[in-house]
Amino acid sequence: MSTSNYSKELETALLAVQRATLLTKSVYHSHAKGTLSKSDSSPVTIGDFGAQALIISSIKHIFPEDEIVGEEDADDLRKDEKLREQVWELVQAAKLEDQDVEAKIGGPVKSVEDMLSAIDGGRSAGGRKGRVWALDPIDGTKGFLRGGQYAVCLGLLVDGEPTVGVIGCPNLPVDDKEPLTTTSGTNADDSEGKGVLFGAVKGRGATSRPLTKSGLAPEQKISMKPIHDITQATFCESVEAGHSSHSEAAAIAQKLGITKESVRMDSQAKYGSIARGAGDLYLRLPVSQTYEEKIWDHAAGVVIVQEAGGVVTDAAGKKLDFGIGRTLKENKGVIAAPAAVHGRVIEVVKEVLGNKQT
Ligand SMILES: Nc1ncnc2c1ncn2[C@@H]1O[C@H](COP(=O)(O)OS(=O)(=O)O)[C@@H](OP(=O)(O)O)[C@H]1O
Ligand SMILES: [Mg+2]
Ligand SMILES: [Mg+2]
Ligand SMILES: [Mg+2]
Repeated sequence: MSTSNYSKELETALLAVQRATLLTKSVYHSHAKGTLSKSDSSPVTIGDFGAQALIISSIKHIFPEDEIVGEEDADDLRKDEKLREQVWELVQAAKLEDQDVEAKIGGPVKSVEDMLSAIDGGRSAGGRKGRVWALDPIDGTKGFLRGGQYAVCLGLLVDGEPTVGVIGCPNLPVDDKEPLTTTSGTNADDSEGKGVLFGAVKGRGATSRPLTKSGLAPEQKISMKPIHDITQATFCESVEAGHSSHSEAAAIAQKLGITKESVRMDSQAKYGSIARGAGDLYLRLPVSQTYEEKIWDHAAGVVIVQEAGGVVTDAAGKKLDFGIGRTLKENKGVIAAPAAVHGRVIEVVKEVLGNKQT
């Protein structure tokens, strides 16, 4: 077991994610997002490919021995020259303003071939042993396309345990205390006062800071809001009813006595939002018996919520197992809540899901 405090890993991840958000923001504001449909019919854009290239290239530069599980691969870009050129332009343009800071994460990607091999560097099968990064270059691609919330997410698993987590949310407010409202997921332009970078290391707490175009802004500690009365809680869920059951979440909320309408938002912005106390609970209720949650959709968020005083389990109350491979195949659903109320929420989830969970 390493005695590292993971400060180098955290700094690298924060800067690499910050740089990638410069790229995703430029795509967010352009009309041509170069959208393709993947084999599971979910969308991917030039922003997803570009952000994956930048982040993996940084990790490979600083930690060449580490494994990386990234959502995307370069197959489509190798086949399509026009798309490849579009991504290459974006990757070249996305630079942190201060050259010394840029150099800390390996400087620019040097060639088209380096870009493609960086993207393909995310093909690791994952597993229980050693250091594995889990990367979602754009989480909430559908939100990204519709002008909602999205996030650039990077987690480090050490022997299967989520240990470092970083999430960049260009469209969330900088102010940790700005409470979520039902429009937080849709009212999402990245204007002045928006853009936050969350970070956490296991055992060392969680922080937020404004996203910048260069070096890291000063951080502040974040923590979940203590819940004195669960009926007053705000819960978040997916926008897509195909990703999380809205009707079961509503039934759970009702049984808990929650009266506020849910906040629907795409991506791990949900984890960041509850970790900073802008919301309270994240409910993700499985809609399909066969879908396996991906490790890159949760690794970073789990560290950030746990370090902010929360507990994250699946819908049956079981710990999420990140050590099996690219998916959480032993888990169904995700429930994140402050430690003091997580047990109560799981009781109610079990009542509502009943024998569906066995
Ligand atoms: N069937 C099904 N069930 C559960 N989850 C699924 C499913 N299909 C896809 N996905 C993953 O959901 C990721 C985004 O989900 P979110 O809940 O964060 O956002 S939202 O559903 O778009 O509102 C999304 O991440 P990205 O692909 O990075 O956007 C997917 O990995
Ligand atoms: Mg995702
Ligand atoms: Mg993604
Ligand atoms: Mg995707």
